[in-house]
Amino acid sequence: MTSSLNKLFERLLENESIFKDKEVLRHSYTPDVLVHRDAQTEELATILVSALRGETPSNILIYGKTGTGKTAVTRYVGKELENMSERMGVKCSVIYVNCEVIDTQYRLLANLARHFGEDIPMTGWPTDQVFQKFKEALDTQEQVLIVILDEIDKLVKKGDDVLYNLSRINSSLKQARVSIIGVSNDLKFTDFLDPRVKSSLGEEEIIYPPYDADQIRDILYQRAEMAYNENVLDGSVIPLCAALAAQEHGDARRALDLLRVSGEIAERREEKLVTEIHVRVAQDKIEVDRVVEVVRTLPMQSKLVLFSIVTLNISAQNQDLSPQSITTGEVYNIYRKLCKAIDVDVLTQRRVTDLMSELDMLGIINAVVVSKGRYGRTKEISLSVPVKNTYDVLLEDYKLTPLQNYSHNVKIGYF
Ligand SMILES: Nc1ncnc2c1ncn2[C@@H]1O[C@H](COP(=O)(O)OP(=O)(O)OP(=O)(O)O)[C@@H](O)[C@H]1O
Repeated sequence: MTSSLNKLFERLLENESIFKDKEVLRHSYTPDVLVHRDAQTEELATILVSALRGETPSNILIYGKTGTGKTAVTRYVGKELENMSERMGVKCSVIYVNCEVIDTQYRLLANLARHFGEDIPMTGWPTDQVFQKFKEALDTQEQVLIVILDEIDKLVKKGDDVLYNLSRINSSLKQARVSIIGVSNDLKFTDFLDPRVKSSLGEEEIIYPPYDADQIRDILYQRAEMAYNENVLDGSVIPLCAALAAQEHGDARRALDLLRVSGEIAERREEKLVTEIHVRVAQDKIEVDRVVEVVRTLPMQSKLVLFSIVTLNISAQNQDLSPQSITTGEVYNIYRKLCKAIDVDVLTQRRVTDLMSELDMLGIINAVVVSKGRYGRTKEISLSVPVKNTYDVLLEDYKLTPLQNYSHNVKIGYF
């Protein structure tokens, strides 16, 4: 067994990789040159330059859809600012915090305090004490601290106390100064903030527009040159990756994923040229992976609503009917039966309609309001994701497994 595996490894290693350096296509890599983001880079640098003069830069909120370069630009400018401050002998540090990971007031403050050498336990202290420790450690000398709070909306979900405290910290510091840069792809998150925090955080706002297909193409050419060996990409690959990502909303991350996965698929098939075909397969694979991820993490009741819709689609297919004509009433009828079958509380029709709206927002289903003349209006529901994959992922949940054969017994129009 071991020797045959060794032989397999040897054979695979003999094949020269089409990648020169695959790591540069990963999310964690930040390139030194960020094309088509000069305006945003300069705007940020213009605000932060105060730190090099020993003054406090304004707080900044940065908005834009996902994959528009917010994190890349902010980290890049932060790094250059630190380098410059070192050269000038000015004390300035930039701390990057991903609030998706560090998502509580305690963790954030502990993280900041540890940066200045404080030994804070993982849990247990009162938050005020952690805040005090951070302030003392910071205020030992004249310095400017810039805190980048990426995905700041995730932090706000757990209350805005920490932002309130941080945005007022300068009034209780003697020597040090703190500025906050909040980064978010949720334009509305400030609606939930205390008005004082909102106005303090949003002293400056920078909006990142989505990239168009030409801009994404330039980003991909820059990265492909570092990532792939010469002459392994067919001429149509980058324009197609760019066009597909631009259709979505100009997401550079998505485009880079497409470019990487296309190469991985070609390599796995032991082919030496990446072509349009690999891009199409990569597009499907990424979409399926996305759906799997979203569906897996849905709450139980949403899974049941989705299972009802999937079931109706499967039975419509079995009866050669168009699955387009599924109505909210039909979904609710099936949903009720499913709940009873596995002994789960039945929600009201209104609540189920809300859950369907959420699934619509996640891009899993598509609900269109149609008029039924004198019978009023209803919503017609269609699935926006592959039926089979969704069905399989839903059944992975052990609570839904007993429903395995349910879809075969359902007949449309029988309710
Ligand atoms: N102008 C650019 N030039 C080169 N690479 C870029 C550019 N803009 C974005 N990228 C790359 O695209 C990927 C996504 O960018 P980034 O993480 O900055 O997006 P974001 O706007 O912060 O997204 P999110 O809101 O989802 O965090 C990263 O790998 C980044 O390096």
